[in-house]
Amino acid sequence: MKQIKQKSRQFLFIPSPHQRVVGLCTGSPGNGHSLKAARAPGEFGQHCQGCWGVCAGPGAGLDDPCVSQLRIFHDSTILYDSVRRRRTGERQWLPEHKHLPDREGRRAGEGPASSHLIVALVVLLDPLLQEAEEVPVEVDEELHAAAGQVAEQGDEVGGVASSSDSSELLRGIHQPEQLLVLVLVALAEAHGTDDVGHRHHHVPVGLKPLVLLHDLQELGDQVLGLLGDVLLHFHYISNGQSLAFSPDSGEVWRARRRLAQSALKSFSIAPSPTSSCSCLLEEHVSKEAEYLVTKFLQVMEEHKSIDLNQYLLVSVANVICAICFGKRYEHEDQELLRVVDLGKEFGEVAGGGHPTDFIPPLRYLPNRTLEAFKDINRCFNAFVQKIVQDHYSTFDKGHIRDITDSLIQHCQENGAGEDAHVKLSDEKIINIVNDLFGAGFDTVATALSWSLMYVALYPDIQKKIHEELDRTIGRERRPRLSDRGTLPYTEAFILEMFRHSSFLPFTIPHSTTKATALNGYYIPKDTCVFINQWQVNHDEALWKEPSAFRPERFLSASGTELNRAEGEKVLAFGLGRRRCPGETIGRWEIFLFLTTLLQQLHFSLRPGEPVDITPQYGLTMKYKKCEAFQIRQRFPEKSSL
Ligand code: HEM
Repeated sequence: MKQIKQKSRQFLFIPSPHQRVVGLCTGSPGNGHSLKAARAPGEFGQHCQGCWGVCAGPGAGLDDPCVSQLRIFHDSTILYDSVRRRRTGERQWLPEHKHLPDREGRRAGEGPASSHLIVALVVLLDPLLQEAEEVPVEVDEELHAAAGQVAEQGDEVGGVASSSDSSELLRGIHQPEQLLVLVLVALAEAHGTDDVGHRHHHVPVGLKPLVLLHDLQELGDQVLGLLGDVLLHFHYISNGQSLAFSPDSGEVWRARRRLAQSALKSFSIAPSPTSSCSCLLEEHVSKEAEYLVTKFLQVMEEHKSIDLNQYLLVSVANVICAICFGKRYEHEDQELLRVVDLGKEFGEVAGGGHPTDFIPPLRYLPNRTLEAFKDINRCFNAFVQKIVQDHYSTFDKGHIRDITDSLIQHCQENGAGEDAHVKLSDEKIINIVNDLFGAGFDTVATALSWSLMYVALYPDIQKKIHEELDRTIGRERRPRLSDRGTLPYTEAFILEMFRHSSFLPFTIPHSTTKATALNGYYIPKDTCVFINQWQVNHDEALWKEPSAFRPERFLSASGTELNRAEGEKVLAFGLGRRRCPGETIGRWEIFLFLTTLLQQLHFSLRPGEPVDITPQYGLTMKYKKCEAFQIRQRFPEKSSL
């Protein structure tokens, strides 16, 4: 068995491309969280992914650090306003957030004093944080004690932190990242007491689940919009025209989403006119998977080891390129490799959060992360727009080649069809392809990357998949999508991969579009809500030994059938009306890539080499670069198709 390095009792910062500290992530979600480990047990709840934002999932009590950090987000707009107003005597600062009174009629600006201090501190420290690098920081007792003092002192200061208060607190702290830990722990500390912030004052503190699974569905269906208007960096995605990252809701969003779904359907699950494959998706994936088999073996032969991820990314990107642009790239193509890299950088920034999201006035200061993020989006848009322009110049309405063509056709027909009454600009229509392309490769490639890591880590599980493939499909033909339903163990393995890795720990940030009450909790309008998928997938009330990797949990007692009800408990594609529209395609791709690779190849890790599978935080979580993979062909000669 390989040694798996695990981090605990650590805080990890999430670096942006410019190494700016933009958020906080607590160790590995899979092995006990540092915040939990670093605190008295039970003090903050047991299940925490530890990212900024609201976490709403069973077991996520309001005393959970996620929720405390949510309050940085939710209250800081108000609190910063309050700090500023006291200084300048002005009243108006930010839009309506502060005007919604809570149930007890309180308005914004009445939050706990400690939060004022924290917000002031964060503002003060921003320049320092710019220079910080990803450094794991041990949070020792001393730092905790200091954090406690910060919280207390904040309350004593009476609401406004002066620079002398801050400099007092800064004494003895040498690293900026230590300081942010201090600030965040302090905030958690402050909220961990019975003073939970004016907005949530009436909410009982305890380990009680905040929202149950079916309620989340209800919440998703009823009130969830997107927080694009608040999360500043979302404005720069697709020139503010993104489907996934824009605040559009209602008819415009619905019409665009329908367009996306119908275009996806037409160019993936529609029959293939030119091959014996059951559909276009099967044709594209089979071709790419077959290419991967050859490529993996060739790289192994030449270098004796391989880092799988780049190859997986390019192959999966090629599938979505085929669907969106009718185009395939070579694995060495520099343009595509740059776009694939952009995807990674995008995930780091978009997933990491940003101080400007917590403290909007920071947007007026020079901001390298934001500039880098704008650049990422500019390059990505330029790549897609060039292809779109080529499509315009060769467009033939009698021969619709791919999703881009079908969207152009929709523009030219002036939005005819089901949503004809909704006026969409050409830009809003065409930019749908950015979303589909952007969302369609990193997610699937990350799922495949985790799958191959798990089979390499658990040889017995890999053996069972191999046996099932040999027994059911044999070696003479390649897997097909129609084999789904005949390979219960393999499908159980995929479900367990989704559950255990929970590589998309949170959904895209949403906000409540109106105040709502859910499960006895009052959630005000404009509250940022994240669905904490990781937590749902690791809830001890839902799963026996959630940290164990065991595909069998998804099989019937006899072990011969998939337990579908159990499978439906896994949360990977979000919930409600903003649920992922690429779910079917994503699941099918993963099944076909994986079965094609595993039918022919055996994956292992170089013996004696430590492998670190601690997830790195981002929009999708990945393990660190691993070059210890070993691949061999399972049977000596490639069987004929
Ligand atoms: C393993 C594969 C995938 C996973 C785990 C995944 C997961 C997700 C999640 C969690 C969301 C956010 C849902 C929410 O905020 O409530 C999402 C949104 C989205 N996904 Fe996926 N996804 C995958 C593959 C795909 C593919 C292949 C496509 C397109 C070809 C796609 C297109 C989208 C789009 C357009 C949205 C935004 C939807 C909206 O805002 O209305 N996804 N996905």
